[in-house]
Amino acid sequence: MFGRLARQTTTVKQVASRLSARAMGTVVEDSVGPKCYGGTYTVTLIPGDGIGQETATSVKTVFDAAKVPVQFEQFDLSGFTSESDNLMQEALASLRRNKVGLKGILYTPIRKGHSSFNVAMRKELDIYASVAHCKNIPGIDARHKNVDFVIIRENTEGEYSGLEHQSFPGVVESLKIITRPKTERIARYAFDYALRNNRKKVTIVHKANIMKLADGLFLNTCRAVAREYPSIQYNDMIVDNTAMQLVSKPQQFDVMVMPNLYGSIVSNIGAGLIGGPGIVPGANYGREFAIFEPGSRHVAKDIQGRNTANPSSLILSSVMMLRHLQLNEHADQIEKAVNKTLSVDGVRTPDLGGSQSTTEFTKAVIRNL
Ligand SMILES: NC(=O)C1=CN([C@@H]2O[C@H](COP(=O)(O)OP(=O)(O)OC[C@H]3O[C@@H](n4cnc5c(N)ncnc54)[C@H](O)[C@@H]3O)[C@@H](O)[C@H]2O)C=CC1
Ligand SMILES: O=C(O)CCC(=O)C(=O)O
Repeated sequence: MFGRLARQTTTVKQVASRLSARAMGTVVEDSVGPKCYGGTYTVTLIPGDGIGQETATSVKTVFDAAKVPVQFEQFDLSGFTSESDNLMQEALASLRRNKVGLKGILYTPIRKGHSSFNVAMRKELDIYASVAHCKNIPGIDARHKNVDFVIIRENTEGEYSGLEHQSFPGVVESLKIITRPKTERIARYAFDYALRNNRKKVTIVHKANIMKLADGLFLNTCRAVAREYPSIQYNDMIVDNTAMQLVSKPQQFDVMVMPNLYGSIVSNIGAGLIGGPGIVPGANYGREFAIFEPGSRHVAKDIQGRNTANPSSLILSSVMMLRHLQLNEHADQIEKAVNKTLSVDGVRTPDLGGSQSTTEFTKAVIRNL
């Protein structure tokens, strides 16, 4: 166990030094696109823990039926076992080769044990921008109508730095890292996203009244970037108020940009607003690599193996992946089939109040292709 922890400490240090080199602008990466051979893309698939195998099977079945020119390199790594180190390295090597991944969620032990594989993967590949789109799906019961906002979350630093120590028994220091270069690039990503997607407003979410230095830097840096985009309105909002505004008047939000932990919390609120984690797709982009995974990230161990998981969030994440690969016709075809299945046919898994199984839902999507 100690050997394993020591190895991990070294890895975390190595990753941290590479990250700070990148943040300082001393490492220049080439932007190289995904590889396509003979018309077929190879994509790394990490189904993840809990419902991961069931939802990944659903995606593979739909892709087969739609004759999507993608082949998967699958890695069944798990956060439940401490033996996943080697497989993790193989999966990372595959992601480096393929540039694109589709991923479920890996379990992370609470309070003790290894640090998060999910976070390590994003940091290792510098996949810095998490994008989750919270939009009502017609026909799905939701607390609010006309919800349509996009959460852009810094994915590689903030509260997820994993830098904690006990300075004295009963006293723990946990570091939140905010840097100007990483804030600038996430802010620019958010404003560029707004421009590219014909969105009107970006809300900067922060807690600069309390974390005056860290969130103060985040807020000031985002405001400076905002001034470079005169056609996009912007405002800023303290994260606590944001949570209240989201559950009372979510229609006021368009694009939102925020540090890591707030992004996780806001994505979960967003999922709750429109019908739950089973329907929110998500993507994580870096300069060179992209990983597509459900926007509200859950293992769902409680329903593992029951054939009741809602595969929509992973299927819709795979639709985002197909657009990234410029396989737009396949993306449109699958997205329409999922929407018709949910909205017109009313085929629903139990999380949405239905009684259909994962397999029945998948078959219905295939019928609608
Ligand atoms: N909460 C989060 O944002 C993240 C959690 N994790 C990992 O997940 C583990 C458990 O996380 P929790 O937050 O407790 O959530 P959870 O995995 O227990 O999920 C919350 C609830 O949502 C349901 N659910 C989630 N996806 C579903 C789907 N596709 N279809 C139907 N029902 C679905 C689950 O069945 C469960 O009842 C953690 O230990 C952590 O390792 C990892 C990344 C982020
Ligand atoms: O990997 C984990 O367990 C937590 C990571 C997380 O909160 C997230 O991915 O949103």
